[in-house]
Amino acid sequence: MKKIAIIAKVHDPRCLGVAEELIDWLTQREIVPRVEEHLSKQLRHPGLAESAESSEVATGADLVVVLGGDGTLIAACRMVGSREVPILGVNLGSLGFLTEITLDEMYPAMERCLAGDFEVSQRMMLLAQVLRGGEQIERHRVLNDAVINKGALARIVDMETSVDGRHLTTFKADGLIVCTPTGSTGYSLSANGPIIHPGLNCISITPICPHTLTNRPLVVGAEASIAIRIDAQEDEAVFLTLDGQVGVKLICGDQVHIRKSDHVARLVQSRSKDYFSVLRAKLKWGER
Ligand SMILES: NC(=O)c1ccc[n+]([C@@H]2O[C@H](COP(=O)([O-])OP(=O)(O)OC[C@H]3O[C@@H](n4cnc5c(N)ncnc54)[C@H](O)[C@@H]3O)[C@@H](O)[C@H]2O)c1
Ligand SMILES: Nc1ncnc2c1ncn2[C@@H]1O[C@H](COP(=O)(O)OP(=O)(O)OP(=O)(O)O)[C@@H](O)[C@H]1O
Repeated sequence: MKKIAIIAKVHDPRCLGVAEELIDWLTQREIVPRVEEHLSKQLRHPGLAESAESSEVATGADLVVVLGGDGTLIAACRMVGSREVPILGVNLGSLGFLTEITLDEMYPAMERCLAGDFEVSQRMMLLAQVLRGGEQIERHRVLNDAVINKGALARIVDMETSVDGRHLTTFKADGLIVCTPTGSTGYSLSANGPIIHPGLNCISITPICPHTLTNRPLVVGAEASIAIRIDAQEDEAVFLTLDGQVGVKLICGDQVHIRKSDHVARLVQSRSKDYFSVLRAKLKWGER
C-alpha cells in the first residue's frame, strides 16, 4: 500500500496537528500522501504532501485516512465516489459513530493497513436523482440518507410515494427520510426509524412527523426503486438534503428517485470494537 490520501475536517486545529504528524510518519516510510488543497495550504511543510482538488484527492489511492467526525467521513465517502477505496476513519469529532478508530489506535491501524492486514465493512449507498419535467437535474450518492424536508413555513408536504412502480401511500408529513442501514442510526433514528445492522442490504422509508395515527417506518429490499412526487404550493420551500450536507430546492411536481448505488463504501474496521459495542457505547443502546 503506497498511495495514501488524507481528508481532514476543515478549520480544525486538532485535525491539522494530527495530519501534520501523520504526514511525517508516512514520510519516514517513503510515502508521499495526497491531501486536499485547503489542508495543503495550512501545512507547515506543504512539500511533504501532494495537493489535489477534493474531487480528485482519492484518485488512485490505496487508502483514504479521514481525520474528523462522522460528518467528515460522510463527506469523504462522496469524495471517494465510485472508486471504492478503503476508508480509515479516525475519530476527532464529537460522536464518532462511523469514525470508530480512536487516535490511540491510529498508528497500529496504519501499520496493519500498510501491511495489507485489515478488514473492511462494506456499506451500501444510495443514488438519489431529482427529475423535473422528466429531465434529471440532480444526481447524488449518499452513505446515510436522502431527506425531503419542508422549509420554515409550518405546512405539511404531500409526498406521493411508489415502490417499484406500485403506489405505496401519499405521506402527509414534515418530511421523509430514505436511508441506508448505515444511515439508520442518523436522522432516521430520531424519527423513530429502526436500527438496521449495516451488514444488511435494505432501505428504510421513515416519515418525519406524519399526520396520521397509522404510519410506521417501512423497510424495503435493497433492489427497490423508490419514487416520490412532491406536491406543495408554489410559494412553499421544500428541500432534498443529501447526507445532511448537500441541499437541493424542490418545486411542486418534482420527482425524487432513490435506489441502491452500484458502488459501496468500504470502511476499515476497528480490531477492538464491533457494531454492537459501538451501539452500546455511543448511543447508550440497551441502557436502563
Ligand atoms: N434530528 C436529527 O437526528 C438529524 C437532523 C439532521 C441530520 N441528521 C443526520 O446527520 C447526518 C449528517 O451528519 P453530520 O455530522 O454532517 O451533521 P451534524 O453535524 O448535524 O451531525 C448530526 C449527528 O449525527 C451523527 N451521525 C451522523 N451520521 C450518523 C450515523 N450514520 N450513525 C450515527 N450517528 C450519525 C453525527 O456524529 C452527529 O453527532 C445526516 O445524514 C443525518 O442522518 C440528524
Ligand atoms: N474535508 C471536508 N470536506 C467537506 N466537508 C467537510 C470536511 N471536513 C468537515 N466537513 C464538514 O464539517 C462538518 C462537521 O464535521 P464533523 O461532523 O466531522 O465534526 P463533528 O461535528 O465534530 O463530529 P461528529 O459528526 O462525530 O459529531 C461536516 O458535516 C462536514 O459537512
